[in-house]
Amino acid sequence: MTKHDKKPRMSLKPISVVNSMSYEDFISLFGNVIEHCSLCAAAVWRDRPFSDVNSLHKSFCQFTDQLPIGGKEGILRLHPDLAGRLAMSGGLTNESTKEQQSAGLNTLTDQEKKTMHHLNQQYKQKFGFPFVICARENKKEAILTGLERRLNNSGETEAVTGVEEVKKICRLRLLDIVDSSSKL
Ligand SMILES: NC(=O)N[C@H]1NC(=O)NC1=O
Repeated sequence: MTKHDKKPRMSLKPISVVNSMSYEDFISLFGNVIEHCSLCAAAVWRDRPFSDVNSLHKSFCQFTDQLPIGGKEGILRLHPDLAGRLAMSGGLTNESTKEQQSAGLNTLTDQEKKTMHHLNQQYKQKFGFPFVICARENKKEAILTGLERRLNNSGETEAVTGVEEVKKICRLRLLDIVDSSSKL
């Protein structure tokens, strides 16, 4: 392996730099902190200046929380299945790839793959959106039991629960971009 094979880690941005960004740059940097939903970053830009990464995260949360139930479901529909077809074919975003690997979803046994696929299908059939959970905060066993348990909930509970997980994913993605020690 040459030194060029390793992607250099992006340096963490101080909040002052984030606050001075044009909306184009802001969207390009934060456009995927909520998976495939650059609209969220485009909306949150108007809340500048942010006092720190927590206040930036709060703006993303406020945006998602005020969405009607159909909007919340829409956000969930932008998420890939866990250990689904996209993961198998290498078609996930870089962020999702890392997250799914951290939960051990790339090392499922054949039986676990079958169970995951079956439960994901049942979940989507019942609710009309995919099961979403913050993979970096869970291991594969907890994900499988969570999926089975959450299948018993109502659609409205799941839309809200799913968005709470999206907010956790968003926080960890923001912490990969913004220096959490920097304050305004
Ligand atoms: N379906 C689902 O939960 N997907 C996600 N979870 C996560 O942590 N990253 C994802 O892409």
